[in-house]
Amino acid sequence: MAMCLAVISVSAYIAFPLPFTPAMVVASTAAMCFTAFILTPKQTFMTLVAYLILGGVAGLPILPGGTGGLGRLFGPTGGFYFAFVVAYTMVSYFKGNVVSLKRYSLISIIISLPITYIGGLISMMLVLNIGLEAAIVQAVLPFIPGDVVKCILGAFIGVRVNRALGSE
Ligand SMILES: O=C(O)CCCC[C@@H]1SC[C@@H]2NC(=O)N[C@@H]21
Repeated sequence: MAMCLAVISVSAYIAFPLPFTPAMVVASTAAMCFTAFILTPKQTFMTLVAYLILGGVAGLPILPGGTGGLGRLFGPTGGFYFAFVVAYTMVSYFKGNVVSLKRYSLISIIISLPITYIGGLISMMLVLNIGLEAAIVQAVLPFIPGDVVKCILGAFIGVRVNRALGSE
């Protein structure tokens, strides 16, 4: 768990802003993805809650772009953070016992992306006071291709680690 938390925190420094949205493109979702495949659902939940407490409440600079603080959790992109906890705990729950790149990739794309986007949509609509269409443009559409790639990357690492640990 500590190792996954460390990787998620370090990967948060691989992030860059886009001019038309407050949400950054982040690498940490790939790290959360393989966390879900390596750990149990309970461990995944605890790792992500610890990440939000350390980055959001304690203000350590481990949220995307080396940021931290409650302002991130309750700002326009805050919904993404809360959604991460639900999304990746569910990915871990539904990963099953078969270690397969195809299965892991599909599970992460089908489960994590919609939940994450719903969280981001809600916070953007509430905090920025914008409509659903504008929120979709800022919270969902620009991220889909990269997020699919990150799901596959997270699945790939999850498969390799699980096979190395002999968990199949
Ligand atoms: O910028 C932030 O403070 C929030 C980080 C969350 C960014 C979301 S996660 C889903 C989508 N994919 C990305 O690469 N960025 C957004």
